[in-house]
Amino acid sequence: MIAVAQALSHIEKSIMSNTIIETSITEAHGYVLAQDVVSDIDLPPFRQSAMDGYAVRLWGHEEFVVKGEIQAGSNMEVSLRQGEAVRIYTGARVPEEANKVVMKEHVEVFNSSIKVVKFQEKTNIKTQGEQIKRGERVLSKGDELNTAAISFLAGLGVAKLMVYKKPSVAVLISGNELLQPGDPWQQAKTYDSNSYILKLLLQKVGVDDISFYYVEDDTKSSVAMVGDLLDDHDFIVATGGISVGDYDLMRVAFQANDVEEQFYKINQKPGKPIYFGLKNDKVVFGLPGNPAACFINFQIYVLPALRRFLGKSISSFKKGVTDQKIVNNSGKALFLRGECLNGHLNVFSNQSSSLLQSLIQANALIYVPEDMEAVEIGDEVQYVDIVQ
Ligand SMILES: Nc1nc2c(c(=O)[nH]1)N[C@H]1C(S)=C(S)[C@@H](COP(=O)(O)OP(=O)(O)OC[C@H]3O[C@@H](n4cnc5c(N)ncnc54)[C@H](O)[C@@H]3O)O[C@H]1N2
Ligand code: MOO
Repeated sequence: MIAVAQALSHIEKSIMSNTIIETSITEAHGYVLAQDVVSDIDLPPFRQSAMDGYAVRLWGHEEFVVKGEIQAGSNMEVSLRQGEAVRIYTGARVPEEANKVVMKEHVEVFNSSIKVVKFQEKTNIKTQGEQIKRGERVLSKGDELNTAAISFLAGLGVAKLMVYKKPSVAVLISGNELLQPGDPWQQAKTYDSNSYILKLLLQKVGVDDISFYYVEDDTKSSVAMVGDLLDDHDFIVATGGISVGDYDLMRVAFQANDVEEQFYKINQKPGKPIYFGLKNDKVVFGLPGNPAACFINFQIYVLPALRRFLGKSISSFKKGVTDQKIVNNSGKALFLRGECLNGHLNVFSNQSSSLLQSLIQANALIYVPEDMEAVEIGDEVQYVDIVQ
């Protein structure tokens, strides 16, 4: 049995994002860049009108003869002499000689001329390369491709990107006792909640290749199933069957498939039974079947592992002040469900490891190290934000 801090640092050291793939910008959302991106163009690529109105060359004139119009996207060359204007639209290329776009609201329109009726200071012309210049770095290796990043890159005409591969994840649910929601209730059976925990949290961290497998508590089928999953997936995240009962067969199945055990059991409550193993570059987690323990261990251990694989940074524990006295005479580290509001932590009363309900309102897991026997009201404690 190892300590929480050891387990976390072991995971961090043994997983990295080492597979780089090329992806099209249409598929790139949620990936992390494995390259710096440099702009091939100026943005805007030309002097651009910021308003609908009239491009003019102002030399103390108030009245202008209007020479046609320039729409957005039009490459029409218009040369403006003194006293001339051209009707122009937002986003259109401004003629070279023009030094101002007068908003249409600021002019009076006659048949073929206009009169400026309100003086405006602003030019309403975006200069070439105002946002970014050709050759400048737009984004760096390690940056996450969120919606704004993707749309900015699209605006620069970028079509392909080198990114860190996302893992293909197999979720393995074990237990003869399990029923699926919608199945008629049967005596002594248990509805499967953990596949929902795992599916939704995996999606939340940006994994989209998720497959679900169900296995009975039987050695032969568990060994064969794990063998198949190791062939086809980067991660196996199993739940249930990881404790010490005669029908807890996940560890046996991992061993039989030559997965190298990195640790088994962490000195913590809840979620002590947890397995972490590696087979070459394949990552294997065995999480406890008790739903809250499964949920909490996923947050504390599996999420950082996935973030490492994806090339994302791992968020460290935060610090807050507890509003309750906490007593810990278990000799184990505790992860307590609670709520963090403005840096103040309110620890919930029910902490049972089979109870998911107390996680519904929770946004923080308060960490009490194994050697901390008491935390007084107002003491500083560490916590982890819960991903919901
Ligand atoms: N002799 C000991 N027994 C147990 C120990 C121990 O140290 N010594 N540890 C306990 C702790 S702590 C936990 S946590 C559980 C973990 O058990 P397993 O991971 O082997 O899980 P199961 O036995 O398969 O199931 C436990 C519990 O959770 C329910 N379950 C399982 N899968 C699901 C699912 N997909 N959705 C909802 N609920 C699920 C299952 O029906 C059981 O009630 O071991 C203790 N035992
Ligand atoms: O690891 Mo268990 O979660 O305490 O029931």
